[in-house]
Amino acid sequence: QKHRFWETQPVGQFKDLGDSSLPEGPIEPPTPLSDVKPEPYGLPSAYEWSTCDISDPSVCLEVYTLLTNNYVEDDENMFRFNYSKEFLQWALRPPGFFPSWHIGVRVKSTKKLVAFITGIPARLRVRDDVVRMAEINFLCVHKKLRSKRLAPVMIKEVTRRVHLENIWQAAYTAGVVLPTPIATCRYWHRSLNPKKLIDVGFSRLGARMTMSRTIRLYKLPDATVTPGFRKMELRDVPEVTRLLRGYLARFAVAPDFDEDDVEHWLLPVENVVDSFLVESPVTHEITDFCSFYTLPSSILNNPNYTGLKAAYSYYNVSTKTPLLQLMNDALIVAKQKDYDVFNALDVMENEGFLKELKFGPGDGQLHYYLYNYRIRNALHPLELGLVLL
Ligand SMILES: COc1cccc(CC(=N)NC(=O)c2cccnc2OC2CCNCC2)c1
Repeated sequence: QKHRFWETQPVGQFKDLGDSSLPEGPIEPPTPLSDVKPEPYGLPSAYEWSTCDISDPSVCLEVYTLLTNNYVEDDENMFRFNYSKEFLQWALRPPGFFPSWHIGVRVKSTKKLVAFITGIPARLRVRDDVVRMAEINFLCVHKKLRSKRLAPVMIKEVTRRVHLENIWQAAYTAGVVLPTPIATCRYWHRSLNPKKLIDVGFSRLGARMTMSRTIRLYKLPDATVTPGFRKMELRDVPEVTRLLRGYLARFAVAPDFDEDDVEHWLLPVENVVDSFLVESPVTHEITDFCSFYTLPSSILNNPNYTGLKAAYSYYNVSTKTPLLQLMNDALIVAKQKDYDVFNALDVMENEGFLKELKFGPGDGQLHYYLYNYRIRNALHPLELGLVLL
């Protein structure tokens, strides 16, 4: 009863845990395209499907507004993700994207957008297997339409549209436990503006700590310290691709980025994604890379503040500069750009800098999932080389 939808889907089932006879890899074979349901799934009669063209400013505004008012909140319902319109355009239109995978649900009579779900194509490596997948994100049902069981039919519809493009696997994350996580990550926060974070209830003043002592504790230098540390530019794409591919090869699950992917996902876009690299002043070789994306949160019910400016650690590679120093420079840049907090998951080698750089543990977990692909044993977060938006 608890997972009555997910128990019907080709995903790792809890009852299969520990059954080492089940092979790793696809759970179901592809279906002949002629056997994929050609028409959309049925919706309750008051609603209709509506493919959303994110490049249309008025549609993008509708999606932005739906998410701003109805998307994911923290466990204490004090904050809600507030993805910007520019971020949504970036996140949903990578190389090879399918417009039909940006799926809305509208009220037939009013045309009001009341639900949304998206997919984007990605090439993910799972151990030694490079698999074409859909990355599913932004599943959102208007608060007033919850428990109408809209989410299962939206998941089936995006799956149908993904199948029509001959793609049979997917990746997604959730803050809730579903059948069955391939990895469970913890998130950590590094205060950059501790006074505001305490004022809005994101952080609490430590025991035996004064506000001025807390501000001093989190103080950062005004300038980065690594020689050759600079913003990434278009001309760096080939070298950054080589550096990143070499680094991500060490993880069990990671994106199989090519230069077009790196150009889209890692070239700086103001207020969306920031990326920096270390160019050796002597050899001009690119030895290190760090990046973060911008995902503000609305602050619900606070008299003095409406928004939290948050940076989320994205992909980082250190081959010459110690990871601690590289990430501290990322914190310094985020502080320079007036971010309130820098967030990171305990994936890849992040555990090596979290405590040292004064990150505190968050109160929740982020679970990673694969659709129609079995991994025999859940991965430790440090085996995960994948960061979803
Ligand atoms: C501070 O405002 C929040 C507003 C909504 C939810 C949360 C807690 C939370 N659920 N955080 C995360 O999922 C998270 C924490 C650290 C790094 N990435 C994260 O999620 C990313 C990746 C998955 N899609 C959402 C953004 C915090």
